[in-house]
Amino acid sequence: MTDLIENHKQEEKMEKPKNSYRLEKFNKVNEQFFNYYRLQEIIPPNEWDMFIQTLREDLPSSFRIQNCLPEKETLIQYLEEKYFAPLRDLNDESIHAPESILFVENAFQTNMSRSTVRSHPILRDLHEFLINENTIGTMSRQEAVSMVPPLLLDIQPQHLILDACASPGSKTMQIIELMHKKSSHPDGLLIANDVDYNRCYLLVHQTLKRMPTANCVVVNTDASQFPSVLGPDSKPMFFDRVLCDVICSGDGTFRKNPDLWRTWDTQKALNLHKIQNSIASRCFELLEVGGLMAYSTCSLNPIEDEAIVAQLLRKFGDAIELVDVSQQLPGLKRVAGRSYWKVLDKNLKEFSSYNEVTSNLKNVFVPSMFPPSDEESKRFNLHRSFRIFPHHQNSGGFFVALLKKVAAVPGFDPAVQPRKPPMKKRRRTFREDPFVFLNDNVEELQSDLEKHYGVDKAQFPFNNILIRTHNTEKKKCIYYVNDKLRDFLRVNSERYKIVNAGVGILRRVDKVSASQFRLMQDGLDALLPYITKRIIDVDEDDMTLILNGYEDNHYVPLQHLNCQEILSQIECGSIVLHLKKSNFETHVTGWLGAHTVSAFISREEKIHILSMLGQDASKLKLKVLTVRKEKGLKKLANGGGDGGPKEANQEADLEVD
Ligand SMILES: C[S@@+](CC[C@H](N)C(=O)[O-])C[C@H]1O[C@@H](n2cnc3c(N)ncnc32)[C@H](O)[C@@H]1O
Repeated sequence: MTDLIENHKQEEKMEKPKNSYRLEKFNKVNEQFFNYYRLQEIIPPNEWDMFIQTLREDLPSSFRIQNCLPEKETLIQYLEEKYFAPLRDLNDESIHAPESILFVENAFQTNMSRSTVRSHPILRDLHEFLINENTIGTMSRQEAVSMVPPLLLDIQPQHLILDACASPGSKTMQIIELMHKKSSHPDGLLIANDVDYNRCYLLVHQTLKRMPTANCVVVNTDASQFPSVLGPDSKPMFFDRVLCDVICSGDGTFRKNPDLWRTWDTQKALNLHKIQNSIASRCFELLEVGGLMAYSTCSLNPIEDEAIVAQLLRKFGDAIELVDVSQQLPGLKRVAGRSYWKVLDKNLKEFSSYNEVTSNLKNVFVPSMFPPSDEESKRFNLHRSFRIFPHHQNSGGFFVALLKKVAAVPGFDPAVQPRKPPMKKRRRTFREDPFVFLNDNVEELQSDLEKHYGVDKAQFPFNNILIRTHNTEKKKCIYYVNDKLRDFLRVNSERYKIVNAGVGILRRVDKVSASQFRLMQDGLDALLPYITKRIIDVDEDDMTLILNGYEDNHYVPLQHLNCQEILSQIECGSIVLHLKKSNFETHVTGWLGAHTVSAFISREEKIHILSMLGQDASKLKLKVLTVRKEKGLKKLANGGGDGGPKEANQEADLEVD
C-alpha cells in the first residue's frame, strides 16, 4: 500500500503539470480501502466485485426541480417534450434519456459526462439548459442520495430548524424548498451554520443567491459548541428539526471525487469520530422534545456512522429513540444499520475492545468507537439506521439515522453556554457589517413606498426591514426578514457571527426615478402582496420582446410595445411586469425610462421565462454560453481547475461544455 502511494507521489512530481488535475487518469485502486472494507464485512462477498466496479464508474448527474416552484408542472412538461422524449425516440443505446429518481419527487438522473454531452446536440442543449436552471435555482443539481436526509425530517413551514454543518448548502436549499412547499411565506426559521467562514459564503453564493428567502440566516460557528437560540423573551428555545450532516471521510463519494483513490486511509475516520460525536451530541441537546434530528454522512464507515448513533443512544438513554423509517421513501434501496463492526488500526490490526488499545494509541482510539454490548444492541435498534450502497441503484454511498427526542435530557440546562475549546490559531477577525433594523428611520421609506408603489404602511411589516450599516444615510440595499428571523436577530446578534440574513427587497437608485428605491427581483415575492401601483399587465408578445431585447439592446423602445400607452402614462422608475398564460404566471421587475423599458433580471432568468412561454431564447442562450466560456477560460488562466475544494469538483462537469 505504502508503495502504491509512493508511486503516485513520484508520478505526480514527475508528470503532473500544475492544474492538470482533471486530465489525470486515476489508478482506481486503494488496497487499504479494499482490505478495510473486506474485513468490515459490510458488503456481502457476492456483491463485492459489483461494489468496486461501481465505485470506479462516473457518478450519474442528478437534478431536482425546485419543490415549491409555482411553474413546476410547466417546467417538467417542457423538459419532457423538448429533451426527454426526443432522447428516448433516438433509440440509440449509447444515449440515455434522464430517468426519474424513484425516491425523490420530480428528480431525475442521467449520464452527463463530457463525452456523453458532446455526443448529441439534444444532450448538449439539455446540458446548457440545466446549467441555466441550476444557476437561478429553479432546479438543483444534487447527488441523489444526498437528497435523502431532509426528506425524512417531515419539515413544516413553522419549524425552527438547525442545519448544523450546512455548506455548500445543497440540503439547506432542500429544507428551504420544503418549508415553502405548504406556504409561500413560511413563518418558521432556518439557521444554516458552518464552522468555516469561507464556506459560509459558498453557502450564501450557491444556495441563498439561488433561493433568496426571508426565513433563513447563515451563522458561522462550531456546531459542537452551538449556543442555544434565545427567544423574544430571552429564554432558550429548542429546535423542531436538526440536520446533522457532519464532516466525514467521504468514502461514499469515490465516484464523484476520484482523488479519494489516492488519499483514502483508515486514519481519517478515526480522526473525525470525536468531532462527529461532539456535533451530534450538542445538536441533540438542542432538539425540542418530540423533535427530529437526522444524522448523516457520505461515508460507509461504521466508525463515523453507527458508532456515533450508538453513542447518542448510550448518552441520552430514555430521551432518545432511533426512528424506524423503513416504510418511508419506498423507492430507496438501502441496507439496515449494523450492531457489530471492527475497530482497526492503520495496519488493519483489530482491537476487539477498548481495553486492548495500547497506551500509545489511547489518543487515537476512544471507547465510543467500539460496537455496543449485547445488552445495548437489544435496546439501540441500530438496524433502523441505514446505509445506501453505490451499486444498489447506481448512486453514491450514504448513511442516515433519524433520531427523535422523546423526553427532556435530565440535567441539561440550555442556558449554560458550552465551553469554548481553546482556539488553535486565531482566525482573521470577523468583520461583517451589522444588521440594523430601520425602526425609527423608516418614515422616509414608508412614504416613498406608499406614494409610488401603493404599499399601505399599516399593512406592510416595516418592523422587519433592515440594512447592513449603522449609517442610515448610506443604506443602499434594504433587506426583509420574517417575524421569527427579526426576533432572532434582535435577541441573538451578539451570540452568533451572522453572515447573511433575509432577502434584499429594495435598492436605492441614483437615476431619475419616481421612487428613490427600485424593486429587487430577489425579494419581490415578499413585497408583491402589498404593492398596488406600477404593476403592468403585459401580453406575451410584449414580454417576449422585453426579455429578448430590441436589436441587441435590452432597452426596448416603447413604440414597439402593445402596452406603450399604459407605460407612457407612468413616471420613470421601477415597475413590475406581469404576465399570465394558462398555468404559467410571472412577475418581472423592470425599469421604465423616458422612452424605453427593460427587464431587471438575469439572462438566465429571461431564458427560463421565455422557455416556459415556449418562445425562442436562442440569442440569449448564445450570449450566456459565450460569457460562461470566457469566465471558464479566465478561471483556468488564474489557476482554477486544480481540483481545489470538493465543491469545485462537484460543479466541474456542469461548467464544461
Ligand atoms: C459534509 S459537508 C456538509 C454538506 C452540506 N450539508 C450539504 O448538503 O451541502 C460538512 C460541512 O461541515 C462543516 N464543518 C466541519 N466541522 C464543523 C463544525 N465543528 N461545526 C460546523 N460545521 C462544521 C464543514 O466545513 C463542511 O462544510
